[in-house]
Amino acid sequence: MSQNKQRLSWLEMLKVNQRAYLLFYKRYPRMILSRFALIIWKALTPYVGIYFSALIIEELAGAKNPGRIRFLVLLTLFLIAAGSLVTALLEKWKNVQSAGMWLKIKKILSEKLFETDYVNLNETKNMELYSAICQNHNSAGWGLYRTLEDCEALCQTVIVILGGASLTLSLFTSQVPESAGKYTILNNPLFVILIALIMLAVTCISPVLAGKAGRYLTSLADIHNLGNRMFSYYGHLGYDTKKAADMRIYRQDKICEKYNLNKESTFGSRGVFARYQKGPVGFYLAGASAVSGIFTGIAYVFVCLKAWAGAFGLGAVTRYVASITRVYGGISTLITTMEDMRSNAAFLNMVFEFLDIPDHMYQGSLTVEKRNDRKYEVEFRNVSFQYPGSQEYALKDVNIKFEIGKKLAVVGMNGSGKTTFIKLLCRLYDPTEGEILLNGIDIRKYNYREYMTIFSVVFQDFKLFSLPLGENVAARTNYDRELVTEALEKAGFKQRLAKMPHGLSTCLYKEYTESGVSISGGEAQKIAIARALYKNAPFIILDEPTASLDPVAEAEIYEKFAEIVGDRTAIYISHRLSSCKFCDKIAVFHHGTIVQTGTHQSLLTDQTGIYHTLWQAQAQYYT
Ligand SMILES: Nc1ncnc2c1ncn2[C@@H]1O[C@H](COP(=O)(O)OP(=O)(O)OP(=O)(O)O)[C@@H](O)[C@H]1O
Repeated sequence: MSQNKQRLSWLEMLKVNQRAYLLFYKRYPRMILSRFALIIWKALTPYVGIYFSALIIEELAGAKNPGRIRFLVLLTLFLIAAGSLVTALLEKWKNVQSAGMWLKIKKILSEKLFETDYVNLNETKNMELYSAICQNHNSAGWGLYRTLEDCEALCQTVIVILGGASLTLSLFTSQVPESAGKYTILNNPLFVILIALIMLAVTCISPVLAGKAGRYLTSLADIHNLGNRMFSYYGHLGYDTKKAADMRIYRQDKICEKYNLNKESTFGSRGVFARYQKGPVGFYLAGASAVSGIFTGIAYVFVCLKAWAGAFGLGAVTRYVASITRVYGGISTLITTMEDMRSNAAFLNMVFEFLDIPDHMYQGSLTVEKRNDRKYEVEFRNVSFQYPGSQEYALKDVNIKFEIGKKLAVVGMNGSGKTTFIKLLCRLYDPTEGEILLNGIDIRKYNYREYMTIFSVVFQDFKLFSLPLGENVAARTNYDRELVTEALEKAGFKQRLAKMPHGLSTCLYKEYTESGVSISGGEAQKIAIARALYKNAPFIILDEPTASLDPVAEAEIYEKFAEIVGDRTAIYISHRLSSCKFCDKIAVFHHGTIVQTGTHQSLLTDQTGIYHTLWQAQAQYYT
């Protein structure tokens, strides 16, 4: 994650910020409009007060016409009140449009996570990148959010500078009368330029110092992220009920305390942040604010001297001091913002590196034929596969054709390639060599989303969510309650369903609701099977579907297997060979290759075969 420290050129900085801004605009145009309307309005309105209060003071110090003073005061009050009202309305619009900002940003990232090729999620560097992006955002809004703030600050600042400069210009051009004696030096163009340059120099020093302090903090982003991650891990252990028992037995809380509450740790009182604040960061920030005081001093002296010498009246003093201070603030902010945008550009680059991770699964465009007869023929032709980054073949030269509507059992020792075979069939990965054909066409040529619709899979490590039972089964919020109930009953969940306090609306697990129910591993497996049945896809794949079931539930599933599967083509992975007897064909995997195929009886006749060895190993405990 050293990318946090990369510093981009100004041009690269502009490009990447522009891309980020357009990304927001494309997705949330109204939010961008509302935010811009507000900042433009806020940048302009203070000048109303500055301008009219100067007129009032001018009148008080000059003609003192009560009618005119009354008129000016009322007009100023009215304009300020109307301006505040418009500001409030614009604020409201902006707040409504910007609600859930983190969710909006998270959505951009999550969509990539959900859509990206499955293989990309296996790459540690991609996951580290995602984690760093989230950490950067959480620590100081670095990344997409910062772009919004910076671009808006830039726009606001430009308006402030232009507005302030137009009111300030006459400060430098107004002439002191000849009668002012030595003060006429204030009319000398060289003197005026010198003062303007000193002011400009002082203006620039403050943000440069602040920028230096900022750069120190940016350089700590990686340490900050690691500190945050450690804090999130160790700091929340007490809250993690799954670890609570072990923590108590071994008093692991003491070690965690050491990592989390250590004074030397990242955020501790002797940690790196504290040291920087005491040292260079504190020094630069103090310097920046001191310089700002110097500027105000110079501005006051110059403006007052000119007024004293008779270049303008009292009213103009307040106007000039206010406007020149605004110009000063504007230029300071401009420099700080540009610096900030440059620092943020490295974080934005990480966001785009993540969003630009190439996806290959979506290149196919052929429609998967919708067949009512469910006659989908699948063939593995010379398929070999290596996991990304692995030198070993998880599958080697696999050839097999599925018979439509039949039940295929896949068996083999641990690590022989059974699950990998399923993952390739479902296009979670593409073969390294060879091809998989659906109705004679390479599956890579099909539209990916459509292809995925023809499979229902219960993976070994399936996951259910802390959502209502019905939504878990249907995998959507709008579902057919009758069909969900039917699927649950087929999966052997009927009796448990009857005990669910709110039926299908009962929430699984207790994370988010008191009324949620805890379920056992076996019950979870039945729900996962029901989810596969509800999808009603032409292929049903069950990877160790009864591993967590009690013997009665397991027997029930086997008895009803034909009914459960119906006319679908079924693939069934199991280590319990006795349960494969009812399959039409068994494929035996060994070291990533199919070494035997046949029925249970035919395979047993080959006494030198792997199947026989596996069968014997298991059978001895049951005889
Ligand atoms: N994501 C992965 N990255 C790298 N190698 C992997 C990955 N997943 C599995 N493998 C390796 O691929 C080989 C086949 O694994 P696979 O999960 O297909 O075996 P399996 O037959 O399903 O095993 P089991 O019976 O234990 O479930 C194993 O050597 C495994 O270590």
